[in-house]
Amino acid sequence: MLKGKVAVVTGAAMGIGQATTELLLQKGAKVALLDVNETAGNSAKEALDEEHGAESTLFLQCNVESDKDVKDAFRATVETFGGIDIVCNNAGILNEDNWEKALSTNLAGVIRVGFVALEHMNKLTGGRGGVIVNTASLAGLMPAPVFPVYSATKHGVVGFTRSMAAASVVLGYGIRFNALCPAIVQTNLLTTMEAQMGQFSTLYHLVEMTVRSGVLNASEVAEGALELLTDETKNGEALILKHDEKKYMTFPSP
Ligand SMILES: NC(=O)C1=CN([C@@H]2O[C@H](COP(=O)(O)OP(=O)(O)OC[C@H]3O[C@@H](n4cnc5c(N)ncnc54)[C@H](O)[C@@H]3O)[C@@H](O)[C@H]2O)C=CC1
Ligand SMILES: CCCCCC(=O)/C=C/C=C\C/C=C\C/C=C\CCCC(=O)O
Repeated sequence: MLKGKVAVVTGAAMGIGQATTELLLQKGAKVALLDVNETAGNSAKEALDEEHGAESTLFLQCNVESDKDVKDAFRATVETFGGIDIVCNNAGILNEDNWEKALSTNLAGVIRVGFVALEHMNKLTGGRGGVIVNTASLAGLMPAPVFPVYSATKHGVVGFTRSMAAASVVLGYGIRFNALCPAIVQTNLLTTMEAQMGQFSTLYHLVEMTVRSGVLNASEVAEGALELLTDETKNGEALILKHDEKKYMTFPSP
């Protein structure tokens, strides 16, 4: 399905990014894994190499907070694989104490990666076009009293995604932009959640209540990403994923 396509996945060393990388490889894409965690990134690549061959992947240490890291990683991906068709803009953190870092990673990081991707993929400037999926969250579509800063960053990701999708249509970039909005997923983020909730950790019982009713696993989220990547009718969409439901967000018109 994705034979001949080249993908970049940020936050690819663990969790949803790792599961998405695995699925893209199964579908025949070549994948550049970008992650700030070099040890975890190298292990993820090593594990994938056994099944998919070392030439199908590239691990690049990259902090999405750094312009230089992101530009260097995209350049290296193009040099190795010849172009870029798909970007999964997935790296994200929960950190209600250090809210500037949460903003810098989750929102500025997504914008930074999006703009560098645009330089390489924009059909108007010699790129091949393609599709970008930004990982937001269900907390980007509804209030989340348990982590207000995280929720604000993810609302920003949804707004940026929808606006870039509209810009792409008007300006003719040849790139689709969609947002993935999962509810709680069983990953490292979840296991460290209480500690990262800062002053809102007194509300952790609300998270526990939500978790008891069911959580997604990372592979289910990867399948959602694949739908947004491959369905060419989808642009400017927010796909909501819950453990027992999948639906597209209906936004009010102004
Ligand atoms: N786990 C959950 O319940 C949900 C997570 N999400 C979002 O999904 C995305 C992935 O989260 P998970 O897989 O759960 O987390 P995770 O903690 O398992 O994996 C995140 C990966 O991103 C990397 N990363 C963190 N900061 C980075 C940076 N500055 N530059 C590059 N890489 C960086 C980490 O090293 C790690 O490999 C995030 O954007 C998160 O907000 C959305 C909805 C639910
Ligand atoms: C570690 C970060 C995990 C992020 C989880 C996420 O992105 C998904 C959020 C899903 C749902 C929305 C947020 C909160 C759910 C928890 C408690 C709900 C509180 C009660 C309420 O007001 O609805």
